[in-house]
Amino acid sequence: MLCAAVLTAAGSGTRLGHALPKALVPLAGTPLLVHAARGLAASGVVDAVVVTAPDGHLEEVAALFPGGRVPGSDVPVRVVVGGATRQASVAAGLAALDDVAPGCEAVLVHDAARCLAGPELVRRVVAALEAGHGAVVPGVPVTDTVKRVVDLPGGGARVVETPERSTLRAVQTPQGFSRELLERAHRLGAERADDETRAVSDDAGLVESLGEEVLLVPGEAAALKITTPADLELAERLLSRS
Ligand SMILES: Nc1ccn([C@@H]2O[C@H](COP(=O)(O)OP(=O)(O)OP(=O)(O)O)[C@@H](O)[C@H]2O)c(=O)n1
Ligand SMILES: C[C@](O)(CO)[C@H](O)COP(=O)(O)O
Repeated sequence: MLCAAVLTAAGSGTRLGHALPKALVPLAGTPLLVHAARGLAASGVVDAVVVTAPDGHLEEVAALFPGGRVPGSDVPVRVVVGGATRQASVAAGLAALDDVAPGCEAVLVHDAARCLAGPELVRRVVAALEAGHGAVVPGVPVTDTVKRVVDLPGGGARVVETPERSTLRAVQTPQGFSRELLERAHRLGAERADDETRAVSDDAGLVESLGEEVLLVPGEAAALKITTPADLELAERLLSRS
């Protein structure tokens, strides 16, 4: 089964507050995006990668992949400009799949922000696709008690519900899909893609809205998302221990 990955890297990283777009921020001297691409390539089950670059940074991002390959591998890379939301960026990546992996049947969607996701996690997701599942997300149990709330007009919020914690999972990337299903989900959800208030925060959400089944497989602590400076410090520590 030919499998390509869309690696989202077009975000600005507002919450990280760095001068560079988040995917270009160095972790132990190497941009987050390159760590993430290496993790995909090291799995041995990803045949090609499409990277979504921040607008205005196309050439800078392409230069991170000399010869159009993930460094240290033969995996080809195509770089495209991302969109205004993550959903729009993934759609832009999907539109370029045939440039680098014509006829691929399976697609992973991965965040450069989850730069330390390991090869075993990638293989676990792809194995579930090979076993016939159309949509696969990795997830980890939630340790906090989570409340559903509604905002109050004067500020603050009112608790509406406490979902049973054992039924909750915090989901990660890479998420895996049959290409046909993911492209259909993005086509049908396209009118939300450019509106940050309506765009979905993950691709499985679009597939769920079609009423299709999404399989959950175990995630891993290393696949944390770099969102704030504290996450970056944690990732530095994790990397120095590995
Ligand atoms: N328009 C966008 C927004 C996000 N992303 C990517 O989606 C992933 C998850 O997004 P997030 O962690 O929220 O990144 P940012 O949007 O950059 O962060 P912030 O919300 O703090 O600005 C990241 O790899 C990011 O580069 C993208 O490709 N295109
Ligand atoms: C796709 C994702 O990483 C799964 O947890 C997450 O939803 C991305 O969300 P963000 O708001 O774009 O960081």
